[in-house]
Amino acid sequence: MESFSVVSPHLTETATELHSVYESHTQHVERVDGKLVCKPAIQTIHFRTQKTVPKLGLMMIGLGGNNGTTVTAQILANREHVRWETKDGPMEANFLGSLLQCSTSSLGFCGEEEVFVPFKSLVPLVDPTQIVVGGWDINNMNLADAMRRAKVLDINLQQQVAPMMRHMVPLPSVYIPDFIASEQSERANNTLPATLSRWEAVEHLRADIRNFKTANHLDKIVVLWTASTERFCQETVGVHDSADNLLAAIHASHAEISPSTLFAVASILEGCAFVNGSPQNTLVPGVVDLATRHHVPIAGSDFKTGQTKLKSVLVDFLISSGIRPLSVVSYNHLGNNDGANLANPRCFRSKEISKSSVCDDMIAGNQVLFPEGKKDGPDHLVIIKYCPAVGDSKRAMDEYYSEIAMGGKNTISIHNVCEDSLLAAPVIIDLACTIELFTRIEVAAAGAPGSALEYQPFHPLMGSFLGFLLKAPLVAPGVPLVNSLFKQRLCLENLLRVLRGLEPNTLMNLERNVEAARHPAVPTFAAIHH
Ligand SMILES: NC(=O)c1ccc[n+]([C@@H]2O[C@H](COP(=O)([O-])OP(=O)(O)OC[C@H]3O[C@@H](n4cnc5c(N)ncnc54)[C@H](O)[C@@H]3O)[C@@H](O)[C@H]2O)c1
Ligand SMILES: O=P([O-])([O-])O[C@@H]1[C@@H](O)[C@H](O)[C@@H](O)[C@H](O)[C@@H]1O
Repeated sequence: MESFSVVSPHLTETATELHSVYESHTQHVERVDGKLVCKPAIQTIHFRTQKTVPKLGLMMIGLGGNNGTTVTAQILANREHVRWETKDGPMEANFLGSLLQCSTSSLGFCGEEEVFVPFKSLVPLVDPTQIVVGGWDINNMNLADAMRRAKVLDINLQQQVAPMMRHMVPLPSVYIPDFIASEQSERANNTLPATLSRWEAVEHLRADIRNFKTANHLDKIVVLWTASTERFCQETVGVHDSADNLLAAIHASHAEISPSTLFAVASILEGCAFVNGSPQNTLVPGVVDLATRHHVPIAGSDFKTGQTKLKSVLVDFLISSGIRPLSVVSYNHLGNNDGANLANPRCFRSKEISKSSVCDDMIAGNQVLFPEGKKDGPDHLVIIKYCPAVGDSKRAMDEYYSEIAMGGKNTISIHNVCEDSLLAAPVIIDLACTIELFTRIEVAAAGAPGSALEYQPFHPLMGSFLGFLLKAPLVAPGVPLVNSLFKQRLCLENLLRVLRGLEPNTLMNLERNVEAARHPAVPTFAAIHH
């Protein structure tokens, strides 16, 4: 597909930076004498984006798991242009399922032709085939054998990438049995000494990060949790509520500081962006406070991959159409180690919370259907069962039962076979590449005429741009949380467009509709049915 340049007064491009200016037009809403009054709110915002793409390392916690091995194999197979025989004929490595790598954005019209460009071409992004992968696991199996254990990828593909993975052995990790299912202890042969204090563990992980960066001549590292789902930690004032209290609690080896929070703290202290791909409450307020202090972006929680991704479309379709969902029942069974871990009630509860929150914004946004908000909302059930027979090929069955016009009912039943790790791997790669971009962006709100611009990084919680990739995105204070999938996609797309000096996509195509109004023409038969 063609490359493009932007010639605009809104964009100044140097060899190393994109400087774009965006005039944000929204409205300010007030209640005056019980009435809503809207007034224009215009703010000029300046963006400064570093164009230089770093040599990026991705250190995954849970490297030896289904997701970790699949991401590693996908990156290597794409880098080496691996092709393999399948029963359906030859297959070649790809990044299908990646928003950045496999979707597009409309630039506008060249005459009558609407021009689309790859999403990834909007701004400079890391090439995922160049990502250097490493990380930790409580199990010491090399990645070639762990990939075989995962039973995710075709064996012919495995045979080609295994030689590139056999030398990769996860680093020993922090293992606190109380936070995950007890059965996981059977894997735990690659753990840091239990005699280490929690602070000594943090320092050990920090050294791991520094060593990985040095050994691979990296410019940056993203640390990403794709290890087993933990139970929620018991958040406590004086322990988890501020950076100083959290650091003090770690020094005191407080029992309610989880392994995932230790990894988040180690990453932030090493200046590395951190992503929580599981549903537990890793990113406690103390972690957010620390990330703010160190200007390090963090993201979470819980990759949005299959059943929940579809739910954030279907519930949006129903509610946006003025149809009232009465019940949303999401059942699935899966047979991988994640499923085994989620059989533990406390770990399942973490997942139930994240999977159950995905309709909240859509319900809150429609008081016509739900005058009392969530209280009026649909019955929402989440059921997950462990069934070894199906392995990573999760079977999701959903029923959407809704009220339609004049007392009618509508039932939508879905049977969705999700190859869980093949859906998660491209999402993980998108999260790594997107949060790396966020480390290169600074923003400034124009002040008084002639005053100097004060550029600063975004708030570390960029979840308002990551809802397409996460089930329960954590957002900066005061920023709305949006789960509706295509609102989230447009939100991220428009951010990247504005960074490049392009206009956000309003989807209205007003100019062309006005032109059509000014010069009404009878469309050709072909045009009607194009
Ligand atoms: N579609 C998806 O696969 C999907 C979607 C959303 C979230 N997730 C979450 O991603 C995580 C990984 O999923 P998976 O299918 O790869 O699971 P998995 O069980 O195959 O892999 C998890 C790995 O983490 C390791 N581990 C456990 N505790 C650890 C610790 N303290 N430090 C380092 N390693 C540790 C385990 O040994 C295992 O190898 C799970 O929490 C799951 O809920 C998965
Ligand atoms: O497909 P999705 O709902 O986004 O996410 C998946 C859940 O459906 C599944 O139950 C769970 O085991 C996986 O870890 C993942 O969370």
